[in-house]
Amino acid sequence: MIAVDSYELNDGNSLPAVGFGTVSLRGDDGVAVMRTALESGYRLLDSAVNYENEEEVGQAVRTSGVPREDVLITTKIPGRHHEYSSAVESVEGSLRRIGSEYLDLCLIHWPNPSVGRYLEAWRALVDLRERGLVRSIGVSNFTAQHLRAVIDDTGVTPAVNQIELHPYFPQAAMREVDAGLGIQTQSWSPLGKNSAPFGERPVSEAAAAHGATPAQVILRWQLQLGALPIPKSSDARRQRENLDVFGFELTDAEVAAISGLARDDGRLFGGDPDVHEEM
Ligand SMILES: NC(=O)C1=CN([C@@H]2O[C@H](COP(=O)(O)OP(=O)(O)OC[C@H]3O[C@@H](n4cnc5c(N)ncnc54)[C@H](OP(=O)(O)O)[C@@H]3O)[C@@H](O)[C@H]2O)C=CC1
Ligand SMILES: O=C(O)C(=O)[C@@H](O)[C@H](O)C(=O)CO
Repeated sequence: MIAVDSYELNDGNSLPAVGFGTVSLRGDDGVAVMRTALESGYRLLDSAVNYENEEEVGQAVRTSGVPREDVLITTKIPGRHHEYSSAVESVEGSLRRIGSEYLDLCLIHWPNPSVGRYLEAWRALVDLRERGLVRSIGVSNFTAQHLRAVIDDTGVTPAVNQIELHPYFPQAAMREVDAGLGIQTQSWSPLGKNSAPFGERPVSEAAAAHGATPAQVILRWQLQLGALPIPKSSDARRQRENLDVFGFELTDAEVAAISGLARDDGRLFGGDPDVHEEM
């Protein structure tokens, strides 16, 4: 089994360097895929209320043979539950569906500025952490302005900001904002989902130089940027490949060349958190 590095958060808890994305993994097949991920060595499963697979996450952990306390489970509060009591109920519902007494990490999924109630969801998360129902609290798809608003309102800094981050969209400015505030950046769609830049020259050249696959190079690049990726794969071999990224190091020039693949229109589906809404 592959041993995965871990990173300390601003609340003293830790996150594995590479987690496992679970979007679209549902039903018995979804449970089986998550279980192979746990057998391969993943110790972080990234779910969300909107993925409609929290039962499957709980079942995968319970049937994996890995003790619950050795696995971290992330879920996310959707936009329709930002009102304070609705956010509390959302987390309580997640706990029931997962079948756990606590969440390791809970994020506000999107800021949904048109709803204008993400501050209430954040206050709820602060209180849920006090009650011991959530160990670490964070946000997803937050910009500098959203981060400042929640910190100014509560004095509590999110532990994590999970944002879109891949070679076509390396998020240099947001990484700097997160780092400046002591927030750990986590990368969603770290491989670029269905538009993986595996054939791009900086990626293929680094892969050849290090005897690695293009996916491993991209995930290693993420780590060297200080961002923690959560790749998803339904295939056991690719799951192991994506976890096996601790045996080589990219040069500064290789990191810079991959970052140079950034495009102005690099977002996967136009998910600009200032305007994109997900309920
Ligand atoms: N907070 C947010 O708003 C968001 C969070 N997320 C989270 O991020 C996770 C990861 O993002 P996701 O969108 O799934 O995309 P990824 O960037 O993880 O890419 C997944 C795709 O890449 C393929 N793939 C995986 N590994 C390899 C490999 N080694 N070689 C070749 N192809 C590979 C997979 O195919 P196959 O399965 O066949 O291997 C799948 O088609 C999600 O599952 C979810 O948990 C995602 C979007 C938004
Ligand atoms: O997967 C997630 O966490 C999402 O937020 C997705 O809904 C993502 O935004 C997407 O795939 C939209 O097409």
